[in-house]
Amino acid sequence: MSSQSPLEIRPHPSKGRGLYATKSFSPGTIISPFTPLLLLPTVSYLSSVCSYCLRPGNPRACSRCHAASYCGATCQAAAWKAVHSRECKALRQGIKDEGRRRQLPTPTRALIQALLCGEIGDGLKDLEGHVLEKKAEGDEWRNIEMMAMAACAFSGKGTAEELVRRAVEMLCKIQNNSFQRFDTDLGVVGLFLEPTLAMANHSCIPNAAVQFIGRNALLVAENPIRAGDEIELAYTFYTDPLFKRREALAHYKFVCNCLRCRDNLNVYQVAAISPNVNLNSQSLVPDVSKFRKHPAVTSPSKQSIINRHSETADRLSTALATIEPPSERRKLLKSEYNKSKALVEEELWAVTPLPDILFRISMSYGEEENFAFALAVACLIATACDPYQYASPYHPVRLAGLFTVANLTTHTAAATAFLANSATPVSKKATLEQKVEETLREIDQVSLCQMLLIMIIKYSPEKYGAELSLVGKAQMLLEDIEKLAGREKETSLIDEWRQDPNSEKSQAFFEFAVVQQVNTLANLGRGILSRDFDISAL
Ligand SMILES: C[S@@+](CC[C@H](N)C(=O)[O-])C[C@H]1O[C@@H](n2cnc3c(N)ncnc32)[C@H](O)[C@@H]1O
Repeated sequence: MSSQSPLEIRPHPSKGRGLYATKSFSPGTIISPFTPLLLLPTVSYLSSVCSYCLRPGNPRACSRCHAASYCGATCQAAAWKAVHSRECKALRQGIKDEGRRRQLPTPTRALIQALLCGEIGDGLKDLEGHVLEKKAEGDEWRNIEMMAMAACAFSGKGTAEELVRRAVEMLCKIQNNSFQRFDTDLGVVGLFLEPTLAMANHSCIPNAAVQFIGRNALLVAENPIRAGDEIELAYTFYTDPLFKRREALAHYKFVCNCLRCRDNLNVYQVAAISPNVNLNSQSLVPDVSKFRKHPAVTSPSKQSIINRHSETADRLSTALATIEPPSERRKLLKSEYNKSKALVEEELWAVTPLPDILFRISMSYGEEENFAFALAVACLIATACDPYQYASPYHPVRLAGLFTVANLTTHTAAATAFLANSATPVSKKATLEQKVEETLREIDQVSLCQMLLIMIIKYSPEKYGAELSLVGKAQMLLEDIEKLAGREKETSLIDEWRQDPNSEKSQAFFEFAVVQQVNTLANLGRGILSRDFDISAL
């Protein structure tokens, strides 16, 4: 790397090499962008994301191999030049059966590229693959050998012993150094590998994170980073309990020895010690003492509930997203919600898998076009799950949560305006539906939406902001709102808050227009869950 580089690779006393900052970075800033050495869609997204830029859409398949699809001529031409001219030929020659060709596992396809493109093979040379450790493991090793043999055959280079040995080595390196290429709407859509970024070691309390924009990755500071600090990323799902993280890290052949693992800290305890907590003064949890003094930080009984639950909880099956019809999905969600009842009763909303269950409940209300209930549950997630799972207000999951709330208010605001004339006062015996309706009537939903969108843009990485799909969507909605007539008073208050968010007046306005309203809706969300999902209450 050049002397101007913000990063340098140095030996680490116990982790091989590590990636170190050469200057300081504040949270939310981009440390460096990275262009991939390897970037491929996973098998299930082969026909729904572009094989070159990995953006979702309706890409057209390569007419020769049908095993790669592109969003347009530019990506197709770039991919052809970079790798596909060689890969395409190999795939066509390697196997005649079109169906099987599409099913090649992603690592095998990545290996084919590495075998055929000298520059990719060279880029992998210095990476750690833990070949010997993997060789000692029966099943995993047999799998690796089979994939390596297949890749050698597909590449048309034959299966001579020496070539297969090299292929096995490359495959181990690909597995040990790739990132899951994440898309905010779709989840994990591909594999990304870049040799410098691959030098970053793991911590369960990372100080940086990777975000993807099209082909590229951005390394973004999560915590304040000083010159000389090691850059650490989470290789696992950050919110997973200890046993799940250990299971995932075993593939990388090390046992994590970070503070979170050593003391088995729960998410609330991690959030409480995060150097990011103070950044929350302009978030949905502006009272930062709520992080430091959350009962789960000090209460042994709450900690033991979390521990007991974490030992048995499994991540919610992804099948849930595809289960039809909606009534079946609702049944399954109900059962999952009740499995986490101990957490609900103690208000431990941020403990896995509760946030995921709530997210799917909110989505299912949205699919039923019950936007008011979807919004109330989304507000609960944005106030009681996301901030404690991710203490940084810059975290992409938090920003996505704000966007969900903002987006749902565009539906509920329209419905509220439509119903405004027919509104009748709500009696003490009002149903939850009536209470939510009444609450929404009292909220300036347009200003709430506008302020949430401004927060999303403010907390997103600046230079590449517009390229991030979330920011692009937020900007479009914001432009629509700014065109609305008759909002001079609100606009002037919001502008004042935007320019000087720390003034007393702005803080009071933010507290009233955003924090209080979102919390009121979140409380209704609690009631909705209890009425519609708690089996004992039915
Ligand atoms: C993606 S590489 C990171 C760069 C690596 N340290 C190197 O020198 O090539 C992943 C490997 O780094 C090591 N590693 C990463 N994080 C670690 C940690 N927290 N503790 C011990 N080893 C770690 C493990 O050997 C792991 O397989």
